Amino acid sequence: MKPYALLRPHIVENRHLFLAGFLFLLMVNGLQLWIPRVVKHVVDGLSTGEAGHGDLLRYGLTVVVLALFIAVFRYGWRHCLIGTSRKIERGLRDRLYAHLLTLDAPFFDQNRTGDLMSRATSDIMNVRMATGMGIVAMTDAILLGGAAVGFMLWISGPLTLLALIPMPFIVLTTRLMSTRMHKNYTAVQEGLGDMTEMVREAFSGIRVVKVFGMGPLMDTRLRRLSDDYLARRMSLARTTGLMMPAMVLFTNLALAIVVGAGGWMVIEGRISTGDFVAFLSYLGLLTWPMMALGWMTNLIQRGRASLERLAAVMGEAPRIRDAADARPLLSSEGGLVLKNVCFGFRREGPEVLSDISLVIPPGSRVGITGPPGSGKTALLQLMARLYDPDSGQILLDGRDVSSLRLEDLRRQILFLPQEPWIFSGTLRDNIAGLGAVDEKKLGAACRAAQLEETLASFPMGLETLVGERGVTLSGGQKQRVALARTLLNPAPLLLLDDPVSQVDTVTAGRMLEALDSLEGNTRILASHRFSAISHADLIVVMENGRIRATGDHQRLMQSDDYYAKTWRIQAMEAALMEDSHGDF
Ligand SMILES: Nc1ncnc2c1ncn2[C@@H]1O[C@H](COP(=O)(O)OP(=O)(O)OP(=O)(O)O)[C@@H](O)[C@H]1O
Repeated sequence: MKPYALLRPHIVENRHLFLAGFLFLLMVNGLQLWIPRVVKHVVDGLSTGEAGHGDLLRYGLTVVVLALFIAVFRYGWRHCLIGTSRKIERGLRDRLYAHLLTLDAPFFDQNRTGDLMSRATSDIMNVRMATGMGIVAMTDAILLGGAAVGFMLWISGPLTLLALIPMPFIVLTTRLMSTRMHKNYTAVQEGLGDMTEMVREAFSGIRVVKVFGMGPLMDTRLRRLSDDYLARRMSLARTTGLMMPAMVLFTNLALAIVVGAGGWMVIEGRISTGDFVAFLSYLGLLTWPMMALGWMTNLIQRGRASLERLAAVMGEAPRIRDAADARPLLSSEGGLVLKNVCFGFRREGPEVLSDISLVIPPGSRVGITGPPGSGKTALLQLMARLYDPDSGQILLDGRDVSSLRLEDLRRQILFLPQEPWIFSGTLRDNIAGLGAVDEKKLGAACRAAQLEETLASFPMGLETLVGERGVTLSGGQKQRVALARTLLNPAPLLLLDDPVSQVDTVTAGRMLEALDSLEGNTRILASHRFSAISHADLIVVMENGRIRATGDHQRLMQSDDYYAKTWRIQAMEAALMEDSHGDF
């Protein structure tokens, strides 16, 4: 996407406000330039003795009226132009967020959340600054600055040339200082981010910190980050502290030149006293446009670079998307076939799944097991079409999943990830979503997910607020909340990634029974716990991204060493656990 194309709809949408703001700004500039002309007449009138009391009152009233209009129009341009830039900011943020939500798992694998956050915050802020204050600074630099110089030239060419000598220094200093200020400010923001992240990490892992006595280490780390943050803040303060004195120095230098040379010209009779005073007023008006000239180039450059970065993200298209001739899928029986599927997370990276072929009849119960890293999750993610295979085919009810409408496919397949995702809100919202829900069904789902006791132990029951990522819940409670969510909205094809890894064997048994009670769907469950998969119609044993063996429990006990050995170890562990429970 072209960077300016990204901005165009927002400019077009807010064009009236933008134009009104621009007109107000022009009027403020015009009126500001008028005041020195009034002052000139007063001073000339007074020096020649032509001005009477009535004239003074008239001139005074003119200045008051001009000042009033300037105040009103200044409010007008701020409201319209800065308001437009804020609207552009909001529009861009909404579009970016909506676009990011359309992107797929491969995109998020390759882009760090921190980078995306900085697109959504500092890049959008830079665009806002460029389209708001950048436009104001540009208009003032060109029009107000140009007109002020024009009036000065009208009074005296040579005096103007002399007065302009320090001006390039103002432009240059503002340019250098604003670049440095921006760098300092970014460093301050990063320092604050590092510090916040460190504190967040320490608090969210407070149990580990306490158990391993890591308090002093965390303290030292925070102290180091805090010192670093202070140093960055001081550096910013030094730069901003230098800016104003430098400006005052250069403007006073220009004033000294004009007082000397201009005063001499008045004595020589080359300009009138009124012209001299008006010239000084124009010189005063010129300081801001000169600063704006230096600032504007920075704002515009930064805004353009940020706009390019935003356009790059907005130009990203999801790789997992509907084919041009995608077909609808109104319902599914949940039968799945995988034909020679190969897959790697990265194109140049290692192959994670190799030559996987499987036939999963509709309504069957399938268990997937294998050592850690053998590819169980990757396989489920391909079945859910979170990724596409590099080669081979995945068919749902005989139709290639890549030929089906993604939105329809998502309704037919439910993937329950290993780490249940819990958002901050109530338990009800987490289980039932934010829409209306049938209370009976909700209660039944919570009962089946073995959540009843847990809910009864919370004074607010389903209305209990859970913290960010469900920090106030135990691992097992989170898994049961996720299961209740699944039971409330079952789909014809259920893909469950180790849904009972964090609960005891008895609770796991009940949770699996609840899943078994769901009729008419195909259930594929990956787990290290053999008791969770041993009753499956088909068990798939994975190893290094390949299918090592398939069959039911009886067959695998006879035919596969890994399966038989692991089963015996787990059965022994379970027996030992039962014995030790008996002792207590
Ligand atoms: N997003 C990713 N990007 C790159 N590599 C990945 C990604 N996710 C997993 N992998 C790699 O893919 C391989 C298979 O991982 P996968 O999560 O499928 O294993 P698993 O059998 O489910 O393991 P576990 O039992 O520990 O959950 C591993 O080598 C892992 O490091």
